[in-house]
Amino acid sequence: MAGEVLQLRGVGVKREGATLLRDVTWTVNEGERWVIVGPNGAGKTTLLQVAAAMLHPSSGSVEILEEELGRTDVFELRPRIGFASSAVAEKVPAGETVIDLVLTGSYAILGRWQEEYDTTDVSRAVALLEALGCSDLIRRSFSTLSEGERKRVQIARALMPDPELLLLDEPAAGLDLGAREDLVDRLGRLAADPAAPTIVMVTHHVEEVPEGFTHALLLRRGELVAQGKVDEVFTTEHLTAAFGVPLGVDRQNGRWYARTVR
Ligand SMILES: Nc1ncnc2c1ncn2[C@@H]1O[C@H](COP(=O)(O)OP(=O)(O)OP(=O)(O)O)[C@@H](O)[C@H]1O
Repeated sequence: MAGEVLQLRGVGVKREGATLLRDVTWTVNEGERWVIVGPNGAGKTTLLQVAAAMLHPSSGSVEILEEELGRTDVFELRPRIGFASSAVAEKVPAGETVIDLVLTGSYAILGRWQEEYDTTDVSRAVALLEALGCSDLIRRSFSTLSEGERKRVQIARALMPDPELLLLDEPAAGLDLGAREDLVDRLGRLAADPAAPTIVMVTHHVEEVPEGFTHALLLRRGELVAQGKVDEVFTTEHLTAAFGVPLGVDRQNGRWYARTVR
């Protein structure tokens, strides 16, 4: 597949009288690595849910992997998308083992029932867990894992169906500094892999943007502040507008840093 992986035109989302997104027009092309950044309540998760075919917009049009939302079977579309978010993690059935959680990612379902998995599936799940440094967790119950371990297992699960689009909602949230740096490093390696899917990641912090991410979209109060190449978007002007505080921004060795300036 070549070309556009996501195409949103004039997308708005309203819930219970509140406007969560307003007039978002956004294109993601194959192979790009995007980060969505903005303050609390900006609409980042809402936008990612639209991109994951989990939420239908109130207005505008959405094409995901060349399928138009509203005219396609989302149950066929969702396994083509890897989606890791705390909203998914919260729904993991009690007692679900790590290996089963990753295997069920093949079908974008939660809770193993009567699906058949062959040895190729199991080998792939084990290889993904190994690549994310989780090989010792395979037989553990997901609910007993630390936050950092959960985040890495969720990414392995999201990669399980060999998705064309990988969506990560705040993958580093709640991690200590060492675990964050480990995860950012792994995501940087994934971003550098030409065989990896197109990636869109949500974060509050420019410090969590891995090396190799190519594009950024800034949101504030449901509206676009800026979008485009990451070094054109992460400017003092744009970040200050997005977060509503005067921010200085710096880049060192491919990573970004922001702080308030007075
Ligand atoms: N069902 C709903 N009804 C009304 N408002 C909602 C509903 N769901 C979400 N919101 C509001 O929409 C806004 C955007 O929420 P969203 O979770 O997309 O933001 P976010 O940028 O991901 O925030 P955070 O960084 O805090 O996770 C928030 O102000 C939230 O309170």
